[in-house]
Formats: sequence, C-alpha cells, structure tokens
Amino acid sequence: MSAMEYPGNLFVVAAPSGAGKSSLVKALRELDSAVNPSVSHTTRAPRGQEKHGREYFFVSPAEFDAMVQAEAFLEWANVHGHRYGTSKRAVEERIASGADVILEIDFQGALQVRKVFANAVLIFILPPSWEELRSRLERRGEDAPEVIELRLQNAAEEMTQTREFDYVIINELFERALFDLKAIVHAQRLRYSAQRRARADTFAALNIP
Ligand SMILES: Nc1nc2c(ncn2[C@@H]2O[C@H](COP(=O)(O)OP(=O)(O)O)[C@@H](O)[C@H]2O)c(=O)[nH]1
Ligand SMILES: Nc1ncnc2c1ncn2[C@@H]1O[C@H](COP(=O)(O)OP(=O)(O)O)[C@@H](O)[C@H]1O
Repeated sequence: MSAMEYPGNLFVVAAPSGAGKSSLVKALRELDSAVNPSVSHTTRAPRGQEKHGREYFFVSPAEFDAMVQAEAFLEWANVHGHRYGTSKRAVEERIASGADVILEIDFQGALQVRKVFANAVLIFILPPSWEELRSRLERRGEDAPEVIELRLQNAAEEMTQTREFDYVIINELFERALFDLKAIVHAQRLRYSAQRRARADTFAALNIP
C-alpha cells in the first residue's frame, strides 16, 4: 500500500505564553523522534540563543508580506504584536508521505489549520493558575516586564478558546502533562497511520471486510 493512502497525523499544540508548550513538545520529541517539528516564519527578532532556521525563520515584514501574497502559508496570525506563520511546504509534503508533524502555534492558527486539515488533532495546554503562569514567565527571564504583562493579557483571550480544542492538558506537574501528551499521540496513531496500516494487513489475513 502506498503512503498516500495513509497520510501522517497532524498534531497542533497551542497554549498561552508561559504555559509550558515549548518544553512539553521538546520533551515529547526527545522521546519520540517520529514527531516532526515544523519551523515557522516570524517577523519578531531572535532572542538569546535562537538561530535562524532552528527556532524560527526570522524574516522582515516585507518578506512575510510576500509569502502571504504567494499563499505560501497554511496559516498565519498576529501574536503579541508580531506575525507568525506555518509554511504549507513544511507540512503538506511530510503529511502526504506518511510522517507525523507537530505544530506549536497560537490558537488562531490552530483553528485555521483545522479548516484545512479536518483530521488535525488540536491540543491546548493550560497552566494550573494565573499566579503560576506569571511566575513561569518571570522565571524564564526572556521577556521584559511590559512584554510579560502583554502576554498575560493575551492569555485571558486565548483561554476563552479552550473548548474549541480536542484535548486539554493542565501542565501542573511536568511529567504528568508529558504523559498526557504522549497518550494523545499514541491514541491517535492507534486510530490512523502506521498502526492502521498494520491492522489492514491483519484484517486482510482474518478476512475481515
Ligand atoms: N499562528 C501561529 N502562531 C505561531 C507560529 N509560531 C509560533 N506561534 C505562536 O506565537 C506565540 C509567540 O511565540 P514566541 O515568540 O516564540 O514566544 P513563546 O512561545 O511565548 O515563548 C506562541 O503562542 C507561539 O505558539 C506560527 O507559525 N503560527
Ligand atoms: N510543569 C511545569 N512546572 C514548572 N515550570 C514549568 C513547567 N512546564 C514548563 N515550565 C517552565 O515554565 C517556563 C515557560 O515554559 P515554556 O515551555 O517556555 O512555555 P511556552 O512555550 O508555553 O511559552 C519555562 O521556564 C519552563 O521551564
């Protein structure tokens, strides 16, 4: 059977800034190399150790506009005053060839992706409380106080979209949240992709129509 009959899974993880999305997805990828990340494009400036092409493709507003014009984005959105987008090429070819892809994007982008990929699995990560969200943003030490305030204000709006998602993970104890994320990925694979292919062979051997 060709890979085209068994496209890969698309996982979309969104969360208010500081909830732990990047840490959870990074830990998942260390355990499961079959989930492929997609590198987004952004108009924001690189922080600290960030490298072009690794965390993001850092582009100018004009370059971003050109990609929008060329319909190169699967989705894009304005987040915390900058634009971010997922290029179609980064995702479509890999899904079509049977690979699983994970997107770490904001809720607006997640809802756009679902319109294109109806089978995308949408996962929302929540912090256990406002106090904890604020202290994680402060402890991360990457953002100025006014940027943290903006992110907290935006978090309130993002959280109103929680119920649009297929799964919600509360990231209180990190290991517990990681277990939940792994469980979601595993359950989806049992429904589709590699496992589905293996089951098709078993079904044929057992003459199950
Ligand atoms: N819609 C969309 N959002 C993105 C994309 N890439 C990153 N984001 C989101 O933009 C927001 C800000 O990301 P970033 O500046 O890296 O900060 P942080 O993730 O909050 O530390 C986060 O909510 C990201 O998930 C993308 O390609 N599309
Ligand atoms: N369960 C957790 N308990 C305590 N701290 C956490 C937990 N998950 C993540 N963090 C920390 O919170 C900060 C924000 O996490 P990060 O993954 O950067 O969030 P996001 O990608 O959602 O903005 C980081 O310093 C991270 O180490």
